[in-house]
Amino acid sequence: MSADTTRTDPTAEGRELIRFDKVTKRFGDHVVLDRLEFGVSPGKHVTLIGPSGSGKTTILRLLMTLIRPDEGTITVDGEYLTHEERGGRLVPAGEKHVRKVRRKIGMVFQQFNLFPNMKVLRNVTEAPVHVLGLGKDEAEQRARELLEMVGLTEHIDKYPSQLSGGQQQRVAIARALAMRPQVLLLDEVTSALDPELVAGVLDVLRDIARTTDITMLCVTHEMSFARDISDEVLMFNEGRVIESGSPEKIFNDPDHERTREFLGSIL
Ligand SMILES: Nc1ncnc2c1ncn2[C@@H]1O[C@H](COP(=O)(O)OP(=O)(O)OP(=O)(O)O)[C@@H](O)[C@H]1O
Repeated sequence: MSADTTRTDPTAEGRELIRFDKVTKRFGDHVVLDRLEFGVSPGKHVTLIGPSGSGKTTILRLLMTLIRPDEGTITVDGEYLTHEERGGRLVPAGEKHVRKVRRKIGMVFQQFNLFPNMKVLRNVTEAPVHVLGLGKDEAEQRARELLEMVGLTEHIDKYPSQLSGGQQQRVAIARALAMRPQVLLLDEVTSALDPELVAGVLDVLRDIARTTDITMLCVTHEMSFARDISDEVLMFNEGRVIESGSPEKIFNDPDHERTREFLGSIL
């Protein structure tokens, strides 16, 4: 891992909440992200679109520190995720630093990943109590509010196996928000659902986008959802952003031939 310490300081005032600075990620000889540059401003909802294999999920996995970049830096809320400063130099981040910065990020995955042996309420309170150190009463009150927001008040005493896939995914959304992240990452959150359950989950996310100030970074193939919630859409191709703009611009009048081809193949 290397970092170019001569460039503009991404930890300065007026910063973006997320910044990828010349990030390269390879798997063997395959360059999946190629000196990728992009940023997300606080409170904005940004959607990543692009062909299968273009590197969208890799970006979210880098932010969750499930993988590390080969080159470049990632900054979250003005703090390096990939590096830390020691003795005036940037060095690869240690586990403790990574855990601290990663706490600003919540993620909802395709598979809901709930704790099967815990009831719904406990699924949502577990991490706030054990990771954030919140009192049980406070965590439960917050969990009840979130479960009401995602429409699951009457299911809080059930186990995940007693819920539909759509309901389980709504628990996963409440669980991610319970950690009070500054950024919510959404990775194709409806792709494992039966078609009739998709709309309910997307409606919950539309509500969250409309009524909270959380920053969202979203990978989806649901283009009408992307149109509804996005402030900005980034079109990926071969590990780079080839075009970005408002949903109106990208979906109605893209500049890039590759974007037109991609949208033509899925719309
Ligand atoms: N752990 C890994 N080892 C090797 N190759 C990987 C690994 N993870 C991802 N890749 C490769 O990296 C490329 C980008 O994958 P990624 O999942 O980021 O694409 P994507 O744009 O999210 O695609 P999709 O829309 O199909 O989910 C793919 O070619 C994939 O095969």
